[in-house]
Amino acid sequence: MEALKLEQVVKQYGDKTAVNGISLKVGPGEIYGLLGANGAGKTTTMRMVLGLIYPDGGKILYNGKPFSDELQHMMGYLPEERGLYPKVKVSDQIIYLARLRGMSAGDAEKSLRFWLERFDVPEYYNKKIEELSKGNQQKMGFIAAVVHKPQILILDEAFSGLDPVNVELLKDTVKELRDQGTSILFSTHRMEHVEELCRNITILDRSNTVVQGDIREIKKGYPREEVALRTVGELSGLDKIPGVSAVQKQERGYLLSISEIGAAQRILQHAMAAGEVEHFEIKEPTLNQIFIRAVGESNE
Ligand SMILES: Nc1ncnc2c1ncn2[C@@H]1O[C@H](COP(=O)(O)OP(=O)(O)OP(=O)(O)O)[C@@H](O)[C@H]1O
Repeated sequence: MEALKLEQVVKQYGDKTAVNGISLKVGPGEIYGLLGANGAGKTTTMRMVLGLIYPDGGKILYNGKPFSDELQHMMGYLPEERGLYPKVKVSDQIIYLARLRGMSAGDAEKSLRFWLERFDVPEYYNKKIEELSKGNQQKMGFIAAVVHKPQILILDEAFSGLDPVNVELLKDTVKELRDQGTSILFSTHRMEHVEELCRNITILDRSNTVVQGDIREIKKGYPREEVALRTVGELSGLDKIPGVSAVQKQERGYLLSISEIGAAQRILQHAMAAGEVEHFEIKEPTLNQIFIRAVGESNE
């Protein structure tokens, strides 16, 4: 059974429909990508899942059951805007939050110390949030979201403000939580993170679902429009090949835009006739390209 299931969920603010009938399922141990342009309805959807606001239509089920207050104990949330109080000590507020979600004081302290060690910052226990850098505040926000071992974790732009080393650390942590069975609803504008972490995604645009499903399947539904090519030595005449609409010279090799798939064969033949081919690849569309195309198309 799905850990989390949304069926035709709607949210209205007066005349404005913020979320227009979203349906999705997140399995146990799955990271699900919720994507969309600014104002598309992601945060509103997350807040409904958390029970912070109520849907005006549709259903949200948690392990097959409707929302109840006890469910808050099994959910964790890292909001996009920092949610911790700047003037309060890390330990005071994270232990307080963990206790609100049903942990004993002893377990909460143990769990917090575990996470501070895991992130290599045990000394933050006694620091106020405002004393930490933006990236380290984000890490404390992450700990606040996971300290009580939630089964459903909601991460809104979890990696914002982090340097590349810390992005890797948090990514690894998210994967570990997934492997331990946590269901994760993950929102970001960074498509490369989605490609790495998520199997299934929903792309929202202006409150509507415009793309949904398994990323690999979604990619199959889009035409392949680029060829990467590298040869020993320079090549000429690539732009004259029928079906080639643009040629970009890159640091190493060429990136060609094609208007039909048959052009790929002609490119390969042309390159082989001219010399040794080191690399030839008909490229899949990236999620970034799919996002821009889907959101762009629905705006036309
Ligand atoms: N409390 C509210 N009252 C009125 N309108 C709201 C409220 N909260 C959100 N909205 C509107 O609902 C729509 C969806 O907003 P939401 O914050 O869910 O978008 P988002 O996808 O999270 O955007 P972003 O990527 O910019 O964070 C927007 O048009 C927003 O202005």
